[in-house]
Amino acid sequence: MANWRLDETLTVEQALAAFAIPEESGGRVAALSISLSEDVSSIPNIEEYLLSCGLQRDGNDPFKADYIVIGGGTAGLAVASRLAENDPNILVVVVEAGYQRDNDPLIDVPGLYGMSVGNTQYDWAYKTVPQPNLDQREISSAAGKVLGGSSAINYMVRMRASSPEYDNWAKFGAGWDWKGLLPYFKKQESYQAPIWGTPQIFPGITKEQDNAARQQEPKFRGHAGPTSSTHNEIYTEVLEPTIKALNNLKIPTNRTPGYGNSTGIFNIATAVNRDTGRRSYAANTYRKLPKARNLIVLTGLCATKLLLKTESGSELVTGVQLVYSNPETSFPGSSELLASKEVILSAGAYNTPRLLELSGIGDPKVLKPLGIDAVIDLPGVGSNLQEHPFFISDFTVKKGVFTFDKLRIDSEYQAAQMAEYREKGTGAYATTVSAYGFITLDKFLTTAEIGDLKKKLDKLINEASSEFYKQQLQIRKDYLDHPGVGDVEIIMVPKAFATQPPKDDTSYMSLCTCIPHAVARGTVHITKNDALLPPAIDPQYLSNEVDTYILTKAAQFLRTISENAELKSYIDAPSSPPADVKTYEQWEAYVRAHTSTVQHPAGTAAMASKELGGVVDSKLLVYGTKNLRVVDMSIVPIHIAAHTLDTAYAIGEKAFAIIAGQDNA
Ligand SMILES: Cc1cc2nc3c(=O)[nH]c(=O)nc-3n(C[C@H](O)[C@H](O)[C@H](O)COP(=O)(O)OP(=O)(O)OC[C@H]3O[C@@H](n4cnc5c(N)ncnc54)[C@H](O)[C@@H]3O)c2cc1C
Repeated sequence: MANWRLDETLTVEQALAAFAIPEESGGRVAALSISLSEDVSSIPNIEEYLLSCGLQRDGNDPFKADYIVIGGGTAGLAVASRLAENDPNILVVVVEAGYQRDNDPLIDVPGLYGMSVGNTQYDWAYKTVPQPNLDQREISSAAGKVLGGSSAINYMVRMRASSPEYDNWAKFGAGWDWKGLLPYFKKQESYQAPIWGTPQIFPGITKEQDNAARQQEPKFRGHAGPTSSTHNEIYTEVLEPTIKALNNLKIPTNRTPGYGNSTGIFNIATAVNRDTGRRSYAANTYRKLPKARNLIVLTGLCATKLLLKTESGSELVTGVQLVYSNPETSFPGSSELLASKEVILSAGAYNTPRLLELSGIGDPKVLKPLGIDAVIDLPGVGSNLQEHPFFISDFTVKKGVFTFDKLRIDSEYQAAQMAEYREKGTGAYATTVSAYGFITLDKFLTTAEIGDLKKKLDKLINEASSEFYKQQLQIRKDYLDHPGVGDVEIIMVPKAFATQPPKDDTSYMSLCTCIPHAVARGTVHITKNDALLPPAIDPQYLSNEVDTYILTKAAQFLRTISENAELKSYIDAPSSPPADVKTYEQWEAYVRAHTSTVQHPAGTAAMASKELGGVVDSKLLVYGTKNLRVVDMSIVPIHIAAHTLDTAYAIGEKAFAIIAGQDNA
């Protein structure tokens, strides 16, 4: 699959040179600023490194903090910064395996999105185990390994799911419904609405609808949060006809996807600060919040084990074991960091279960064969993995139609866009993808087909291997009758995306689809008692008839969209899949050969009762522990029809409120 990149003409070296960003001057008072250079050659060992980062200790005593947050990613920096901001008298220490990369074009320049993905200086760059139902392919599974986590490498679109989807979370954890999360969606963002009279307002929206949206805005959107939520400023020539084609196909434009109903097609918000033109992510927003010097961020350090002590029948997590995470310049040995209050595990949906298992928290059937004693018997750890399978189709467009392939085809345009970005922070390089939508199955399946899917779901419900899965399947089935919950995602990417290599002098557009409520449940488990080995990730993509049928028919529907009268005159021909892929069987084979992921893993340390197989309770405390919380996408009990950045921030914000006793839900 192609990278998610606006411009694929640049090598990493060229991009770094073309967009070298000067140091920001001024700005907000920084938290205790650590020198986070990767050059540690003059530092002899890990303990000296910790001292150089600002940690203190008495003599040879262990280093201590009040709160340790493992993972300086999306949710981790949100919860850590809020804790430090709230109480200047406590010390919060974040341990992040990646490095801080301020002013790095591969992160900061929106138009270079995707360029850091797969690069191990930014990304854990995992792969799944071979997927039997995807022609035995190993699917690239990205996860940010850099300060800011996945918010530093993602594609910068921001959204929330529909309210019933969060309301269903509350069936597994009290207070985690739409009402209980909305304050935290608002608290994280500084939102700027699309401007009437510009292409930011997509076709299909009336002035009255726009006015109504503005009046309702204070109820649903935040305007004083740390992270920017804005809209693109330039749009290509295929945008308008695509939206009109979707409207023709009874998919309305939605002006207010953040207000509790995210169905329809919409101009998605972006995590771009329009004043600077740069990516707005956890490391250049949340990390800078605390005014007191009580937040220490350690980078390049990998947490390898939680330190546990049994105390009156449950486990007290006393701290964490750390190693320097760069194998090439590795310091010898490890060090311990102790926590007087809590350890917060925020290492993401792949690495959180990994660290729990390495620490003896998990399923004895997984741990025992690896020689690890299950200190806490929690079979839910690393199970319930849910992902968003993703399929892309490409079309060549007629000569002269403007898409972002112009950056590849027209070197003068490319140079002008680079110059504009360097000078003003605007233009194509300040742009990400705009047109996203979630649709119900009745837009492309008959009532009989949906009825058949319901029967298949009933069968799965009857055969479900656990009560937790059975309840999730029932929710999934109920979504089929809910007009306000999307079953399938549609994305329009205005450039070549699946066709590799794209033809010279040819412009493309891509239509993509994803199934957000896949029935498949996978696993992520360690395979050895070795903290530096990647886990085995097995999402079980398309392992059942329901997911396969929906994704295949959704993929076929992409071609129907391209053939709609509104769009047809812009399109030259299907490119991937080619026009001779026609029958259901051909489509299914093509889908199996090309499906990948949108990179939204969730659910691997799920919030649910212990009896159901949950790992954390509604306060995010790990069962069997007094003071270990999980705060990241792992806690999601059942997946949502949304890109997950805003939800991860909301999890971080709500976790802080819970810990500080400020959560009123
Ligand atoms: C390539 C990509 C594109 C995406 N695009 C979008 C998008 O456009 N819009 C959207 O809404 N969502 C998108 N997502 C999803 C979204 O970004 C994530 O769901 C979300 O950021 C996850 O947040 P998190 O806090 O759970 O984990 P993360 O942000 O990944 O944070 C986990 C952190 O823990 C660190 N860590 C892990 N293990 C250890 C350890 N042992 N010791 C120390 N540190 C450790 C990691 O290095 C990382 O920094 C994308 C994700 C990816 C990977």
